[in-house]
Amino acid sequence: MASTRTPRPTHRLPAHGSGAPHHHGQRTPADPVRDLAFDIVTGVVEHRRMLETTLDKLRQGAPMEGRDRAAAHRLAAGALRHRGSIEEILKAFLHKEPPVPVRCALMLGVAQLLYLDVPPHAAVGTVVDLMRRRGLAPFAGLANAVLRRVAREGARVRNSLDEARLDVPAWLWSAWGERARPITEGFYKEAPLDLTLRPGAPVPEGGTQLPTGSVRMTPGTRMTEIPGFEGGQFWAQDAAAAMPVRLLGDVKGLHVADLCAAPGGKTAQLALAGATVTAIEREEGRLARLRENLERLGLENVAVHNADANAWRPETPLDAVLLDAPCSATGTLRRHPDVVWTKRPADIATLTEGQDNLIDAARAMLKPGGTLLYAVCSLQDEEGPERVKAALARGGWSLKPFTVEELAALPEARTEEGFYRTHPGMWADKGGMDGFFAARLVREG
Ligand SMILES: C[S@@+](CC[C@H](N)C(=O)[O-])C[C@H]1O[C@@H](n2cnc3c(N)ncnc32)[C@H](O)[C@@H]1O
Repeated sequence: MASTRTPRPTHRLPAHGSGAPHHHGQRTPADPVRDLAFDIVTGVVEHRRMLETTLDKLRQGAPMEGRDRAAAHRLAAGALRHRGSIEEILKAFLHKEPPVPVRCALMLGVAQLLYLDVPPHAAVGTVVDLMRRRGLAPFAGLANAVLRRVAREGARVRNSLDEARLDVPAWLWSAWGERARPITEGFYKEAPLDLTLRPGAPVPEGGTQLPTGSVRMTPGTRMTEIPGFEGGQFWAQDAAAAMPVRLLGDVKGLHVADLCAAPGGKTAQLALAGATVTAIEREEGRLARLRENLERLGLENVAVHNADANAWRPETPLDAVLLDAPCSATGTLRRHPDVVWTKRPADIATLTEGQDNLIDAARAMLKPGGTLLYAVCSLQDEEGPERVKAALARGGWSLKPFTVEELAALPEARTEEGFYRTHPGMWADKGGMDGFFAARLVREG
């Protein structure tokens, strides 16, 4: 089965460790990039710990150069995107299953050899050194032998695999149905940086305007380095994520609550479209980011509340509510390749219960005839269409389908029912997009 190769790296991995002098008692050169990549991968594989959690921990500890962090992220992401195939390739060269940390180190080796263009001597040597540093010295000889064989024969094994089928867990593959293969092809690609510009702001140099209005920068672009960042000319928001607020239509002068607001991309869109916005966010840490973003964008007129949206109620009933509900986030798998391995089917059941509760809370905030825009960055039907159908079945809502005209810039995202549904396989020729779902409900009675 033909597969999409990982594109050429944007941040090249150093071929060796940092070259720092050997400290007393330290037998191998320091290599913070591989150490961090190893922590990320073992976190995901051994503990189902999210990639961001490992990075957050690091932020609290020793500072690390941005470039090293980006390289570590790229290496770990390469291993996680191709995890199923890499494990299958390793099976061909291992007689018995090694301990999990050894398997993780070997995964980094195979990722470098077969997916990230690292020269064989560096790929093998850096992993052997890593193992010595990380208490896995007894397995260093095995790693050396296995990875040398992978360097010689791994491509042949790789070519015999249906990689897409292996690189997402079976429960997700079957849940995605006929979209599974295109989604996985999208998963292999590094996501670009998409910007939403404030009205009238110029398109930054190097940016491409997309049919929906978002501006796309090449993968690896750092937003903070683009001129205009400090002046609040734009913010990061995937093209697919920028659509739901636009699908609320003209919100000028309307009272709108954004119930799950941080980091604030959608709050900013609402405020700049002229709505009177109340932003609700439960997590204090995330609230701080929301405030920071609103300040950078000069949107001081947004009312921000640290509250649980299940309990918060407006003083007077609202014209519209935006509910960008907490979800499995499987639609963001290009940016968060750990998500397919850290989520389990049982998580979906817990999340859908929360989504139903928030939809009911939103109804209590709206005036009769008021609009709920429900959105999730999930690819799972249970969190999207099924939540909307369940709300309609509970009563008190009618569906207001998105029209062909409203989705003229992205017609492929309109479903038969008038829902908005994107996935990472869409716009393959333009660099893909996140998976998103949105629907519009109107409060009856
Ligand atoms: C999907 S993110 C929202 C992204 C945001 N709308 C944007 O476009 O930038 C969900 C947010 O909802 C917050 N959240 C989750 N449950 C909540 C609740 N019951 N009340 C308020 N905020 C909640 C989470 O802390 C998280 O920041």
